[in-house]
Amino acid sequence: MTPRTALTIAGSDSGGGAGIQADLRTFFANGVHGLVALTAVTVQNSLGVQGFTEIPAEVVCAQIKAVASDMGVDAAKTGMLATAEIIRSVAKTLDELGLDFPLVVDPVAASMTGHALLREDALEAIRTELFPRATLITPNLDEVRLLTGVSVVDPASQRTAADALLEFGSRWVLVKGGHMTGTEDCVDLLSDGREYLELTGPRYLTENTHGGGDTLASAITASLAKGTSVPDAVAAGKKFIERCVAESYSLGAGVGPVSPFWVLDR
Ligand SMILES: Nc1ncnc2c1ncn2[C@@H]1O[C@H](COP(=O)(O)OP(=O)(O)OP(=O)(O)O)[C@@H](O)[C@H]1O
Ligand SMILES: Cc1ncc(COP(=O)(O)O)c(N)n1
Repeated sequence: MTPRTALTIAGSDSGGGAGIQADLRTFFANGVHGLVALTAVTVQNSLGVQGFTEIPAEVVCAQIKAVASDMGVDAAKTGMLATAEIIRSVAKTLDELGLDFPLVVDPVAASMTGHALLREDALEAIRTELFPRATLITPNLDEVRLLTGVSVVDPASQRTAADALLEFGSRWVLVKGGHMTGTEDCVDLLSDGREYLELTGPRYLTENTHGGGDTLASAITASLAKGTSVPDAVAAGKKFIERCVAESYSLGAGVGPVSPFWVLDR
């Protein structure tokens, strides 16, 4: 049977733990066919990002149009978008396609090792060009602070942040709590401004969480591609990433990746 399709518009991680590599292995693990529009080639390993080169915006958009016109897109996600020009072109292309599929926007600004993955001013372009077109946005706490000025330290400020982010025009927001300190659990907050759903899971004691944000967003995208509602897709994505963090492994001298290999034993 032909599986559903999910498109990732994102950068390559030479270390294989984040970016399109994380997206494709997550799509595979969740039973959807992965399509790719590559935005940038990063030079990175477990110790960090040494640099990146972006793909010309017209080539990014040509990839999107090529797969959408021939294979069809059931859901899409954006990750590292590199430049404001790529972001504006992707938004225009999505409009030209009619954007009749769910879109998850992960506003990736930097790697977890602190290296910028966006040129200057590009986060602002994600906010203005992509958030209003998004079904769901999935910022981490650093991105929340850059976008809204809100420092999330507890459930009340997580809710304040969700409300501020929804003002930018996405239908849903997931404020990820992986980097919240002083909490025993990992709590992500999902909201559409009416419902506030706390997704609580255990916090595993591991340093190896490279690719965690990408893996969560692409697991959600895979569920959306299958027609699942946003709350159910996010709940399934949270369960998926939890297990991937629990089974993460060391690779290299720095931060190892989260792992979807456990699905092979199911
Ligand atoms: N130690 C952990 N144990 C369990 N779940 C975790 C842990 N760290 C993060 N998570 C979960 O992983 C997902 C990603 O959250 P996080 O806030 O770390 O995003 P991120 O910063 O974009 O990810 P990364 O930069 O690690 O790729 C969330 O669902 C979060 O709750
Ligand atoms: C190509 C690419 N995309 C995204 C990330 C973010 O992942 P992380 O925050 O785990 O470093 C990354 N490091 N590289």
